[in-house]
Amino acid sequence: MEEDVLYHLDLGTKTHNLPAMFGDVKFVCVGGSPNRMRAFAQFMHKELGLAGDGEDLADICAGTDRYAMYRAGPVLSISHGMGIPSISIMLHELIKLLHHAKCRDVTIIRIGTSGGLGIEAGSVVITDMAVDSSFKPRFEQVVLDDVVVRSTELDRDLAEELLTCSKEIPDLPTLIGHTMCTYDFYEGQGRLDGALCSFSSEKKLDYLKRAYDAGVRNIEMESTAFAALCRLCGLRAAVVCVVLLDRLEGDQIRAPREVLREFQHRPQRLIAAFIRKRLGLRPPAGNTLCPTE
Ligand SMILES: O=P(O)(O)O[C@H]1O[C@H](CO)[C@@H](O)[C@H]1O
Ligand SMILES: O=c1cc[nH]c(=O)[nH]1
Repeated sequence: MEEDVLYHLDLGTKTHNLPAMFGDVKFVCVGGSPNRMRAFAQFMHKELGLAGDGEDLADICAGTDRYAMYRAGPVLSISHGMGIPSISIMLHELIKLLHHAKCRDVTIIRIGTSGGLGIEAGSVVITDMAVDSSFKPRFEQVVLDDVVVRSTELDRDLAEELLTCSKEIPDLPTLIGHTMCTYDFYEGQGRLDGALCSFSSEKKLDYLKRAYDAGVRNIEMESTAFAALCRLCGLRAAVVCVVLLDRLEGDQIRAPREVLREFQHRPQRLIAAFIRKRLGLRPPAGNTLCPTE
């Protein structure tokens, strides 16, 4: 293409010098909420010891309110909204952006929230395999009038590296497991607290227990599309999500907001430690506090 307009990011090859803006990016972190991804960029700014307090980081996609994007040194932090269609659009444009910017050796990590299966709220799950609602490691993408099936395997070495990193961080219960990705938060995740209750409590528990037996430890809404797209485009990718509740015990997320905020910060602490380690940096003195959003 003579020109590539990255419409939803409000960036383009003719309007922006993408190699100058992004050519040295080495880590891309993505997550659903714009506020979380701004807070993560501010946190990374401090963790990397960059100049200034990082409080006034500019949204690189400010011209659009579809997604928000922030930079802290070699780390790009981008929101993707909720669900597969939203993350797919962002990833297509992000991957083209990395290509146009001539980025090399990029690691991409989704830092999210999820519902747990048989594990305590606050646990962090590093995904070894993203599976669909039938517990299969596949993502079905409709292309023209075909259903194309794509693999959702993630980088095992990267998952192990992250697990090793987690062991050096206090109060960060972390495990590796399968992550189930659904098209909905309510019926799609076997919840009975949505507007529709189309199955019994027994059927719900039977389904969730079968998921557990298949190796699923948490449930969210983007991992299969994320894994499939990153794999096909040759990006080393990981999914790291905190668990907000144990779905074998209930459907409603009842933890107080401050507790949820601290939970949300856990994947960020792990990824900050991982990035610092990769860059050969020491942790900054006394700075593992949860930033306010
Ligand atoms: O916490 P984030 O990354 O937004 O993701 C999870 O939270 C949303 C549902 O509350 C879904 O998008 C799910 O995947
Ligand atoms: O139960 C949950 C919690 C967060 N995100 C999800 O998709 N499901």
